[in-house]
Amino acid sequence: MTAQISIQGLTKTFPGRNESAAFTALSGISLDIPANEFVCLLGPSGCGKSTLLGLIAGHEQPTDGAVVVGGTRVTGPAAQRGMVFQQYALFPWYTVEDNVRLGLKVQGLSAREQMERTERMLRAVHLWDHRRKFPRELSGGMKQRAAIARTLAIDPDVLLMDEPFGALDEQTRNRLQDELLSIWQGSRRTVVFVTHSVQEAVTLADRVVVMAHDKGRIVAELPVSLPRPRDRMSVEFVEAEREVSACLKRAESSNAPNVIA
Ligand SMILES: Nc1ncnc2c1ncn2[C@@H]1O[C@H](COP(=O)(O)OP(=O)(O)OP(=O)(O)O)[C@@H](O)[C@H]1O
Repeated sequence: MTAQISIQGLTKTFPGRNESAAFTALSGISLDIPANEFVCLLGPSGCGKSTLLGLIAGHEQPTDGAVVVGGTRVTGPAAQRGMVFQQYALFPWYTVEDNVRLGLKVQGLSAREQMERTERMLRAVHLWDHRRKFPRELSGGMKQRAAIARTLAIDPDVLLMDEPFGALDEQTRNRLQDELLSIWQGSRRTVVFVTHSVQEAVTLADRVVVMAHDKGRIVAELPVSLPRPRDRMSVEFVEAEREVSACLKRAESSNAPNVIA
């Protein structure tokens, strides 16, 4: 199968104040992600997960190599690639409903389509009854659900999520993971999801890609074949967590060997 996202020998060097201060966050990274796959990027802090996501989004330009999405080289942001950040990025002066509808308006949808799609997405994330509230009146979990609804409403082919549940308490986080999965199972998109949490990766992913500090080197690609919904307490789940944790530990040590599963 041809990959929907093809990351080809990707290198990203951030310029410093002078040449010796330049910093290479990613060097020669390659990864193929087929359509409809749910991939989690896992790795120690600072290994380059957000940098890789920003390059797929087109927010950053590679120093070398390329990101190809749907056969086209990424040269900048596009509605086809929707991003959800850890911080909710909602417009504070708009209601929940208007935050979702704004993106659809920008896309040129008719008023009727804007209303229908906004309602469908807000119902999917259980915020329809809160649609007239402003972001300051919402809990952290509700704000993140609104941000997800806003991105999903645009109907992107690729959903890029940078630790979207990182700031939430465990219970809210588990609930939102389940909600995200049920939306994803209803209308599959390709998802690239950055997380620090082994449990989150095993809950969500078809495949966990483990990156190391060493210029974002990919040390493991671990398929998670547990059936969904996944029981976080089951023996099989705990076994998968153990396997992913062991890889992450290897990634945290600088001389990690390549263990591509
Ligand atoms: N704009 C920038 N200029 C210079 N260096 C940067 C820039 N953005 C990121 N970096 C550096 O690149 C490296 C990778 O950062 P990145 O944010 O991608 O890591 P991460 O794996 O997402 O980390 P975390 O898990 O802590 O969010 C870090 O050392 C960071 O300091």
